[in-house]
Amino acid sequence: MEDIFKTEQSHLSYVYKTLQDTLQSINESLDTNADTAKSFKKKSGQETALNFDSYADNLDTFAAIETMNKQIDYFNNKQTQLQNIKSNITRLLPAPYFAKMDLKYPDEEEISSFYIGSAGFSKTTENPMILDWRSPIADLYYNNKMGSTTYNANNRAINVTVKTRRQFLLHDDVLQNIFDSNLAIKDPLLLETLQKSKNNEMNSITATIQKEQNTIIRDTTSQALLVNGIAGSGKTSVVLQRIAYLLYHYRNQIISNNVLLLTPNSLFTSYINKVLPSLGEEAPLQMTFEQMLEPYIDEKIEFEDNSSHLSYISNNLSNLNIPEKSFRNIKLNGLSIFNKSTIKKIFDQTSKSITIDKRIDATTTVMIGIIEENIESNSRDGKFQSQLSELTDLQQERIFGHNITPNSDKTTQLATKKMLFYRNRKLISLIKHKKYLNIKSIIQLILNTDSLNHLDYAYTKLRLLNLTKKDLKFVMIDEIQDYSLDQIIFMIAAFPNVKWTLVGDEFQSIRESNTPLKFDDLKELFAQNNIKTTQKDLYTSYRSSGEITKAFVAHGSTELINRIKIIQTGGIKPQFLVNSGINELMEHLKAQMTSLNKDTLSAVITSDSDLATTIGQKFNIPIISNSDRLPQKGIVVLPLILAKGLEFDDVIIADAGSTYYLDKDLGENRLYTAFSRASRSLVVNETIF
Ligand SMILES: Nc1ncnc2c1ncn2[C@@H]1O[C@H](COP(=O)(O)OP(=O)(O)OP(=O)(O)O)[C@@H](O)[C@H]1O
Repeated sequence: MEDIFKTEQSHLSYVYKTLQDTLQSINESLDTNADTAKSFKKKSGQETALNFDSYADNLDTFAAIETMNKQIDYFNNKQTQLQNIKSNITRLLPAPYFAKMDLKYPDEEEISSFYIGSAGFSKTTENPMILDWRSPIADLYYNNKMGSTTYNANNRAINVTVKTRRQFLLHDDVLQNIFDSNLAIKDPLLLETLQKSKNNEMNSITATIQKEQNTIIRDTTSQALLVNGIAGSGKTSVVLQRIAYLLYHYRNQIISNNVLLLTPNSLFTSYINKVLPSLGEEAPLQMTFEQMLEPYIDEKIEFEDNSSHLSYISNNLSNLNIPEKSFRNIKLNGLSIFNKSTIKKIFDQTSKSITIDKRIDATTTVMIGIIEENIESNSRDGKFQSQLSELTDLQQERIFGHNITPNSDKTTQLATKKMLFYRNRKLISLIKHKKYLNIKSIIQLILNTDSLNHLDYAYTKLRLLNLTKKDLKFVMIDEIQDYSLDQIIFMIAAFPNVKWTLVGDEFQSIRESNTPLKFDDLKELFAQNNIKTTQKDLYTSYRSSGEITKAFVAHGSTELINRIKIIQTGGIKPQFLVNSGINELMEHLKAQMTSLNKDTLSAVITSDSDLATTIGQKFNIPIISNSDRLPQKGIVVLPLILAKGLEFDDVIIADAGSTYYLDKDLGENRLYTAFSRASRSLVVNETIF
């Protein structure tokens, strides 16, 4: 083993030195390339005199500009490539790799060794020095297999024998420890990682992804992947690693903007914000469901907080006969251009055999056609042509971008047409945006009620105006249990081309809702929409110590107790205290907080924000709200609804005896969720108010 350590240390020193040297030469190349590009631009700017005197001069000038642009593109591309390598090396230097696989291929005599890191690095193309964790070979490492096995590369199964699976604990160029899988039963690297203090931002789990998590991360076949995992089983981590994996795997097909990640609130978004950049990937589109809904909502309309009826609306939309009163008059400068009855007539003439959104599209096309015909005929009319000659310089500039001098009938007519299009631009835009539809009235008609729910409105608008997001390819939803079936119906309609990753935990359903989401109903809904769901369950508790895991699982189900696997066995037993009122609670809290480690981040979790404010003000500790970021260390106080999804070494539950936690339907879920925020220590105050 000593020899192995020495050999590995010298390999690490060599790799580290190579990374450092390459970084230095890349920095030099970046400077040189930037200087060369700068002087090239200056020189060619002077040499490429713009000469448009004749047709031949035009061609010469365009050719010169083209060559110049190509050369500038070349410099830019080179700069980007160098920057990418630089950023990979910068990420690798603190820990160049975390694992090694010795593989024996059937047709090769020698054993091939591959080192796996958080990014790829090669000095030469044929011989990678470090393999990216997302590369096909790395799959073998995560699958934790020894001996004869296969991995997939370019849709081909490749046979190999895994001779060694080695993990490294290292820092910069210093090798601290080596673990060989054929020797160790547990995953020591995982234990080391989990025992580190939690902080205010989530970290990536690249080096210690577990087999069942790896399957989820690398899934490229499921249409909808539903992950049902206990608290702290790595659902959020897996989603983020999966995004990085998909961006790598489909790097020639998708970019980060083709991926949408829905998060529960802004505090949570800031908590996970560092993970993807630390994996060298741009963050995807990230927002809450309500933020996603904003473009579909009209600010001027007042909504009520009643329940939504998407299935009912959906069933009624297909053969909806829009009545005259659900159209709006279209006016320009107070003048009615299309009144409701005209629009209704146009709509009625569209084919009843096509879908409602297509009928509305057809109505729009006819209306725009009428305006265009009108403009065409007016553009030949002397009255309008003479208006053209009366345009001031400023007006001409606005309409045409420059002053005009039409010198033939044709050019006068074309310019008049352009002027008329300009004058009608608002009208055309109103029609193109289908402002002639009174969506509110349509919903009220379908539901036969005056009160309006914002999701009903957004959905009807989405369907009638066909506002789907076709460029989205992957949608990831964290905390899926907090969504209603109607919200999912909305998203299925809004994102027709996506693959879904839905992660959640039914036991963490803590919001008051008439329609709590059951995963079976969710699967059923996807099936009704011809989307096949694959379910994966995660039963391993990574975040919390054994003692804390047992405490929170007790509020889950008895079936769960038998299924879970605990990684950090043992730990400090949770403390339960009964306080006989707010004064005693405050006294106890004071003592409990004094004993907390001030160098890490700890939390006091309350049932609501009023109690959080009282505690925060009394002890002068930060009261966390939705738009805040967590501080790096110290004690914070926040309501459970915001603490959801977050984690802390030490947690104090302020009022586990309150009605919030005693709720008949949701109480147990709330205790499960609150307890599972803690990784190291948990104090539960069962205050009686
Ligand atoms: N394979 C792993 N290696 C190292 N750490 C891990 C691994 N899996 C999970 N963890 C850690 O466990 C903790 C919980 O992970 P995460 O927050 O992703 O779980 P979760 O299932 O989303 O939790 P919850 O449902 O309670 O919000 C995090 O600190 C994460 O870094």
